[in-house]
Amino acid sequence: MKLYQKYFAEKNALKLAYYFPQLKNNTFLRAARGEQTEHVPVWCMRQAGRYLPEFRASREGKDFFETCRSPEHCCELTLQPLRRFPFDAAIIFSDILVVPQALGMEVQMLTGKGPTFTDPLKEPEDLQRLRASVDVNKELDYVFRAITLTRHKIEGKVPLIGFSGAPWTLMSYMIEGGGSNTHSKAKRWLYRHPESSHMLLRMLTDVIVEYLLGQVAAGAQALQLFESHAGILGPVQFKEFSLPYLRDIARRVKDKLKEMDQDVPMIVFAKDAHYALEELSESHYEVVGLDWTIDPRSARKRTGGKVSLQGNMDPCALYAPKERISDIVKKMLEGFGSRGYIANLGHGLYPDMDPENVGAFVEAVHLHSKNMNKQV
Ligand SMILES: Cc1c2[nH]c(c1CCC(=O)O)Cc1[nH]c(c(CCC(=O)O)c1C)Cc1[nH]c(c(CCC(=O)O)c1C)Cc1[nH]c(c(C)c1CCC(=O)O)C2
Repeated sequence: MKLYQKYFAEKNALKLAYYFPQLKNNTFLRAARGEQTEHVPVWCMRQAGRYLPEFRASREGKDFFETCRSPEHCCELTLQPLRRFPFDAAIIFSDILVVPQALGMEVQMLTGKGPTFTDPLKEPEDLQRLRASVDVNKELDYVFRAITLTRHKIEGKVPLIGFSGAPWTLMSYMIEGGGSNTHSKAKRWLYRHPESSHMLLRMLTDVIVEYLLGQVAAGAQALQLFESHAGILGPVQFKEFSLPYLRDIARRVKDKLKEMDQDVPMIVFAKDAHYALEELSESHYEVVGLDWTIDPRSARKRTGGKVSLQGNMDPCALYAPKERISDIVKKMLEGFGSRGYIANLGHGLYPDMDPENVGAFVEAVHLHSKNMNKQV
């Protein structure tokens, strides 16, 4: 057991605080808790990614999941965007599909095709192929080591976010075997095999809870759940197959962290689940992440101050000239207000985006939010 994990297990909050370098910029954590900050904190989904030439150079010729298994590489890729831009948070370089791998499935990242499962789940009997009990500390130890290393190397500059895919999104990958427009194979399970679907979602939930707690024990200072395939579900199926598991994860992680005297904000990002905004704001998450299809003012109204909000500029707005990006950011900030708000994109950065425009986005968030704060 590593020193930090020992202190964590002993619930020794005082020693825990001294183990890692002291945090210098806590605007992201304060905004997550709904506090007023001097500027609105900002980070980008997929900020460690192919739009950066140094990322492409580091990844060149290396297998994607091999890279995920190397703590040194993950640490380097996580830190790269921070060397260029004054982001207020870092997200650990990894992938949501490490969880299906921990359950015993084989996944490869194929160039031009994306994630590809060798042998996807086809029928409920295939659930027997999955590990009935997963030793998360063994199977996902490489992620924990990457987090601990990065938390040291980041030198307290900004907080480090850990993450997991949410159960439905992982289930859909495990059945589709890769990307899909219709998700019809996975949705077929929901209509045809609801009990087996719930069984799989419960298995995933149990592993995700352990995985997130392990990430905090390794040094993660916030956690984000990615329900990237929420939009393919309608409100009825979301309520049955996604929301209860999202709630269960937050409640179980929080109960455990409370025992440890740990306060780690949790973010839920359910892409295209505009129909469930009210429910998501009552799901035990401090922050609800939004895609760009939701109007900031209406999101504030519908969540009624119960949560902080994160998002939601259309990533494609980064193709606009810099002055236009600045105007778009200003309007977005006016819509959300500067309190209890974390600026981000409504989804991840694309590989062909210009790093300079990412820099313009970050700068505009800081500049306009500081000006807004001066006026009140
Ligand atoms: C659905 C999903 C995946 N992975 C993830 C999601 C949820 C977020 C979302 O909705 O996009 C989450 C993820 N994937 C990655 C991160 C790292 C942190 C960060 O955001 O910077 C995070 C948080 C790295 C990655 N994960 C991946 C890349 C690009 C491939 C590479 O680096 O070689 C990165 C930087 C690969 C990946 N991994 C996945 C896909 C669909 C792809 C794209 C495949 C392609 O475009 O070729 C599965």
